[in-house]
Amino acid sequence: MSAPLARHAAAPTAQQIGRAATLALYDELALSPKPGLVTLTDRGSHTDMDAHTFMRSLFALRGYFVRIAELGAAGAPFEALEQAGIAAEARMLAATGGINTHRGAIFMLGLLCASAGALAAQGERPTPEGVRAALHRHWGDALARRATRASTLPGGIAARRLGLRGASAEAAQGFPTLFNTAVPALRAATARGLPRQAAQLDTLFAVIAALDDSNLAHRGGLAGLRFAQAAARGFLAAGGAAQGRPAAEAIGAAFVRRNLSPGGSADTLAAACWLQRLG
Ligand SMILES: CC(C)(COP(=O)(O)OP(=O)(O)OC[C@H]1O[C@@H](n2cnc3c(N)ncnc32)[C@H](O[C@H]2O[C@H](COP(=O)(O)OP(=O)(O)OP(=O)(O)O)[C@@H](O)[C@H]2O)[C@@H]1O)[C@@H](O)C(=O)NCCC(=O)NCCS
Ligand SMILES: Nc1ncnc2[nH]cnc12
Repeated sequence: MSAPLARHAAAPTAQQIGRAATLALYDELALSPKPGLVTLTDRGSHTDMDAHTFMRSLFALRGYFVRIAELGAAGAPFEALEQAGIAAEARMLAATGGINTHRGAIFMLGLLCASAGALAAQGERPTPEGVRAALHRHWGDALARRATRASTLPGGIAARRLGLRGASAEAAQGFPTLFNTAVPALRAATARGLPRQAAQLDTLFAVIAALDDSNLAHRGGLAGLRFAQAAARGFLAAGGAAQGRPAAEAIGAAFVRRNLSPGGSADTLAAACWLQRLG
């Protein structure tokens, strides 16, 4: 599952856009070590899920990412994307026995696949700049309206209470942490010649340092979020992935002691991997 897609000279099909999303979510799952998060061999801060749970979820979601790229290509209104996302969430929960593995990814990567589908329908390739502009052009107003609704999820509630930018607010602002932090970090690490997983790890830490991750806020309060962000900044300042596994593993152990899991950051890394695969 780890080979990058061949570079497409022409705009990708909905099938290729959706398949890249599934592969990017697998990239994120396979990255190891990864603080507090589930990997192929480690449950991080989670007692209710492991790699098998994530693989079942991924399998259940394959068709969704293709479908939402098709909806984007057809110029569907936001309500149609939302219905597809809600149905995908139900399939994820049925596949995992009620465990939330990919709710954030269904939302974020779903919107990004729809944007790439809209671009592809115009014969355009999904560059980060193009995807960002398409998202804003087609669904920006609806996302801004949607972000004013009160969340019923623990992360969204914590984000609102603490005045943070949770998933809905991040989307309404056009995913600034993805486009301003994750994409440049992954590009720079790749250009420096870092091996693929080392580049992804530095990108994940750059995202943790910058994102108001509502999972961290829900599990650890504001103190937990700030602890994770400071640890990520310290990891990068000390040389990042080039320090070797033990430095990342030590931060992982500190996250597990505090029950911290940066699920929103993991989704943002997956979105950057998806853009890289389609690039
Ligand atoms: C729009 C919704 C996604 C809800 O929005 P809301 O603003 O209420 O959401 P949040 O709670 O802030 O975040 C929802 C998930 O998004 C990820 N996330 C967190 N922070 C951010 C952020 N700042 N920016 C972007 N994304 C973020 C995160 O998902 C990941 O973590 C989950 C696993 O973590 P875990 O710790 O296990 O979480 P819990 O379930 O809370 O359990 P415990 O901690 O108690 O064990 C996993 O989902 C990852 O993906 C947040 O969880 C939305 O729900 C919605 O309306 N969906 C339907 C519509 C839709 O999908 N449409 C798509 C096309 S429009
Ligand atoms: N690998 C992972 N572990 C735990 N929560 C996540 N949310 C998204 N990816 C995750």
